[in-house]
Amino acid sequence: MNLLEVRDLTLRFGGVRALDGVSFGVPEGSLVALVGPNGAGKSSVFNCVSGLYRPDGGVVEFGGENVLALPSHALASRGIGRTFQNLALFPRMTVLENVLVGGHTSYRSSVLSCAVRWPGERRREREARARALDLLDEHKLAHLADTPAGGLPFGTLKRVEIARAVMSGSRMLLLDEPAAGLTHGEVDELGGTIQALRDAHGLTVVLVEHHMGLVMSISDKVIVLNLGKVIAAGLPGEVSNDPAVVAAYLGAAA
Ligand SMILES: Nc1ncnc2c1ncn2[C@@H]1O[C@H](COP(=O)(O)OP(=O)(O)OP(=O)(O)O)[C@@H](O)[C@H]1O
Repeated sequence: MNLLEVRDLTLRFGGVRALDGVSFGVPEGSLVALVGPNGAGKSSVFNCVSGLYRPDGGVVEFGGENVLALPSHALASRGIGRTFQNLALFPRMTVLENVLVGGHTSYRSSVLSCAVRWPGERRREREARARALDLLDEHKLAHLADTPAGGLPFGTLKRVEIARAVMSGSRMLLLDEPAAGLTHGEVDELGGTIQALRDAHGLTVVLVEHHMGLVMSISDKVIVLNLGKVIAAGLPGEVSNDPAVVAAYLGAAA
């Protein structure tokens, strides 16, 4: 069964058709990559699914619910989490605090209960902290828990961002170019981390990625976009030999 269903998505910027009838499904528990040459429409899909852009037409269903009308914060509480290409962390906060921020979408506290710090509130804080520390451990970040995020290496910050998205209780993670800016060794490690996330937390993962080595080695399904349309979808081996895909990439390189 598909956790995410995108049907006939269209998005225009003036005369540019960023998305021109994009449809695809993401089965629950799968790892799906969205690829394509520059300007193909990958980020536009992510921005529509995560509520940052309002498409001109089409449907986005998550867990059977049409989520297009919901604001982004409501999408987060439904279980859609994402990371950003250029990171969206708080540099002055510690690594642990950055991950704890993710937890605030999964439970609600009233201003009064926070101010008074009732026992229930203190218990929730303790539980959130314990979970955040477990996640830091899982992502080999425990030794940095009390270090401010600002100034840490880019590859480390990417892991912090992923840990924060998991902390938010997401059922589906949208990873926007997670391999960009990483060294070879870090990309290999990232592949293992993404697969482990899916296996350990039962997450569904959708990634936009230019690093084909990573895409081909970890994806269950690859969706190829070009000029706002899906031109191929299938197993990694199938799409990489598809003549339309080869032509789109050769055209982009010309
Ligand atoms: N905010 C915007 N304003 C105007 N045009 C936009 C905007 N965002 C995207 N576009 C255009 O929409 C098209 C699709 O862009 P999009 O960023 O979704 O592609 P992409 O596949 O993510 O590209 P890249 O791999 O370079 O990040 C492009 O022609 C782009 O120039």
